[in-house]
Amino acid sequence: MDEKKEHYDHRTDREKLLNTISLFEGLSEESLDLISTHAVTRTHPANRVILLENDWGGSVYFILDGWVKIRTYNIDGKEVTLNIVGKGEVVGEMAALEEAPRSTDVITLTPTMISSIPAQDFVKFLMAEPLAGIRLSQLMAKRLRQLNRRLRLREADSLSRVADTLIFLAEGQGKKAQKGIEIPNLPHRELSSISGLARETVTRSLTKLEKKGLIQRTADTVCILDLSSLERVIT
Ligand SMILES: Nc1ncnc2c1ncn2[C@@H]1O[C@@H]2COP(=O)(O)O[C@H]2[C@H]1O
Repeated sequence: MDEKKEHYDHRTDREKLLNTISLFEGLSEESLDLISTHAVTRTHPANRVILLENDWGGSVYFILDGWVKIRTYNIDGKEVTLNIVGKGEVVGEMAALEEAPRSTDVITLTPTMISSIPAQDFVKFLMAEPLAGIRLSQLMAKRLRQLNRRLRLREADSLSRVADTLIFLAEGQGKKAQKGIEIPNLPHRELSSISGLARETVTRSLTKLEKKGLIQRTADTVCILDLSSLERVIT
């Protein structure tokens, strides 16, 4: 995607929404019409704040392409990356469902194409489509499972924690593939923030994982060669 490009597409591509966002798979034409007529698509450059913690949010967002980070700050004002999510994911659903302010910041890490719809239309859509409600619950359950896993791994060795970070980046793509999963080669400071390890430790662990033949790096991507072997690294 063009880094400098940022625009509104007003007419959201219904097919793109349907093919990318698993929440919408197999739903009625009526519901898809509701979503696509209310959706606005926008392409953002990297490092753009999409949602701001504590703001009152009026929309729900669907990531059609690219990656965003979910960020908050700890008590000392230090940035904490809670998660990194990509294509196919939904953000901004928490404020819509709870009728509460945004729980975290959401910032683009790469050029990112995002569709948004007003929160009230999203809630209407969920009331009409129980299947979409179940899928959204599954997405939120996955996020809770990831956080539980990270809590469990808080005291684990650095290799386990870096492996876990790569695994949930793969999960953040919404794909279920086992082999050859490509995730972006994010700056090591982002991986350091999300894994809670020093940047040098992240760099050393990635080199070890590559030497073990579990990942392969290029300038832009990290390819997870075999997800189950990477899972076995976690002790
Ligand atoms: N741990 C997490 N993993 C993935 N996404 C999250 C996480 N915490 C918050 N979010 C998303 O970030 C959004 C911030 O705005 P909301 O609270 O409306 O909705 C939130 C979720 O969509």
